[in-house]
Amino acid sequence: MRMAVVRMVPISSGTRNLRLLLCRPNSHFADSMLPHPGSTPPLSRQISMKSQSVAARLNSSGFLRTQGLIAGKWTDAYDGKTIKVHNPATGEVIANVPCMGGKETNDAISSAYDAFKSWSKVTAAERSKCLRKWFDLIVAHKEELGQLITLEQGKPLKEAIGEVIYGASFIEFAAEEAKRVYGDIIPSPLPDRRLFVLKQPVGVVGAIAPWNFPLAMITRKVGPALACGCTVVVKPSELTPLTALAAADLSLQAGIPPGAVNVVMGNASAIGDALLASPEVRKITFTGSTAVGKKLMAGAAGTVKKISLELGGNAPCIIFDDADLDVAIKGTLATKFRNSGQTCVCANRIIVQEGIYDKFASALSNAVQKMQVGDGFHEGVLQGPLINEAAVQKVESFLDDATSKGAKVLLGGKRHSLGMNFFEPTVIADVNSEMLMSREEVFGPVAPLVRFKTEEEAIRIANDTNAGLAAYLFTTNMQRSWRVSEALEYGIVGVNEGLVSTEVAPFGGVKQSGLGREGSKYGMDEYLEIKYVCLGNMSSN
Ligand SMILES: NC(=O)c1ccc[n+]([C@@H]2O[C@H](COP(=O)([O-])OP(=O)(O)OC[C@H]3O[C@@H](n4cnc5c(N)ncnc54)[C@H](O)[C@@H]3O)[C@@H](O)[C@H]2O)c1
Ligand SMILES: O=CCCC(=O)O
Repeated sequence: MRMAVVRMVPISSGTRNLRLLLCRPNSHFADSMLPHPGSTPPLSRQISMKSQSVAARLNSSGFLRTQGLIAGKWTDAYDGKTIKVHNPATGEVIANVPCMGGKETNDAISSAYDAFKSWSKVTAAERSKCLRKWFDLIVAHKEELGQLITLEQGKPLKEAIGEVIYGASFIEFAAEEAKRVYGDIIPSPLPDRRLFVLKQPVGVVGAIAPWNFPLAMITRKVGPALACGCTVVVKPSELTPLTALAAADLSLQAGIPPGAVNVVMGNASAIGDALLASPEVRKITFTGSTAVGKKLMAGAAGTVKKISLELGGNAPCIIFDDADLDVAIKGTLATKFRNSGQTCVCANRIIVQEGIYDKFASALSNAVQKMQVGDGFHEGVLQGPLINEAAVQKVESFLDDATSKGAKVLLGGKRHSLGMNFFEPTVIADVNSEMLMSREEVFGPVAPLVRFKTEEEAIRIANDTNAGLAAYLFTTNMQRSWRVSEALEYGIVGVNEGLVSTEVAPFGGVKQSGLGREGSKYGMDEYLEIKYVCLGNMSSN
């Protein structure tokens, strides 16, 4: 069985074929990525050479941007310091990007603040057109952006291009919603007054993003922020800044004015502190770990900023005895192994009813065994590397903890023979709530199976966590679908479906998985303030 490639949104039929960027080769492009002349190398070297030649092509076509963006100008760190961006599949350095801090961030904030004065006054129709152009450019360059994602994040190329389309969809949706930021007229309780509600952009937004979706987690913030009239200072993850920089370049080409989108990266806490301290930043939108989210929430209190947090999950995936086995296996594979298990909505605990447990465990192991692991540029690969050595060590330690407490590895369970950050897709049985992998996100290709007897027990196990992002259930019983969906303490529930993310639906969690929603019409509200205007001295006739 092949895992579904994540491709949530069809490519717009209106996509225009826009010219390839032809910019000067980049000075910060790492020389080690250039293909070396010589005779035919061994297979492992060929895989590496494939990445190298992709990087070289991206560099010569101007997609490998390696400077920050402040006020529309490509900028180095003021002290010249850089950090390395690695390819997680090969360990090679792809590029050196600026190691920016507080000073660069303050300049980016000032530039966003200046740009806000004009961008917030641009008509919604005009903002919509710019966003639509940005969407078109991203889709037109889905191959290059997908290649960048595979290079710096590791996911298989097809899945990476799927992320580009998914990421672009948030901009397209925001372009459409820009025209529908309606206010209200409230019937007045007094005859000489008229009451109005206006929705206005919140101001400068600090948008901090993780490495697991280098494009989509940024466009999901920047699209609606710009649509509402806000301007942004984006901080991508230092592990994956290249996709963000290329997308920001396309935003300039789309006519989004200089200063409306700024990108800084480097010293995360210095950048975060500058964003939090600035009274000009009126909103922080963050996707990442719960630990960092809590710090930002506390820091935002100093200047009472609006804040949205998309934090970690611990998704239960409940398989009832009455589930359609094929549907349950397909859905579980899709939610568990997307991005090699590195998504916040990946199933973290697969809770299986005792009547179907053995059959499910064996069918899942058979399916997982067929998934090809390797460099994301290699045809047929469905599982790329984990992001870095720390991620591999985390998965190993969770497995050690589980097996020392009685869990049994049915498949995989160790580093992959490919080395680097590759890990074998793993199925592990007899997992219980005492084990680390039940309490925290594994964030890797490990499917832990937990056994249960009754519906009440399944709900209790599923809700026994501080997280509340996504949950899944597989059943053919309609009443049970509703009953259990209502009982699950989660922001998102997939019933007989493992891939639930789309730009048209609200994405977000409850409990310690966060605050606010992204995507959909609800995601727009995060970037708007409500103003009540009371018009007095009106005629009562
Ligand atoms: N709920 C969601 O929508 C969602 C989506 C994707 C990822 N995630 C979560 O993100 C985590 C994985 O991503 P990660 O490892 O990049 O998370 P992370 O919290 O380590 O980093 C996220 C971002 O925050 C930055 N950061 C770190 N410390 C900071 C500080 N003191 N001030 C300001 N910024 C700081 C990082 O540089 C990065 O850009 C997982 O827990 C995953 O579940 C959640
Ligand atoms: O990792 C979290 C985001 C994944 C998604 O948007 O489906």
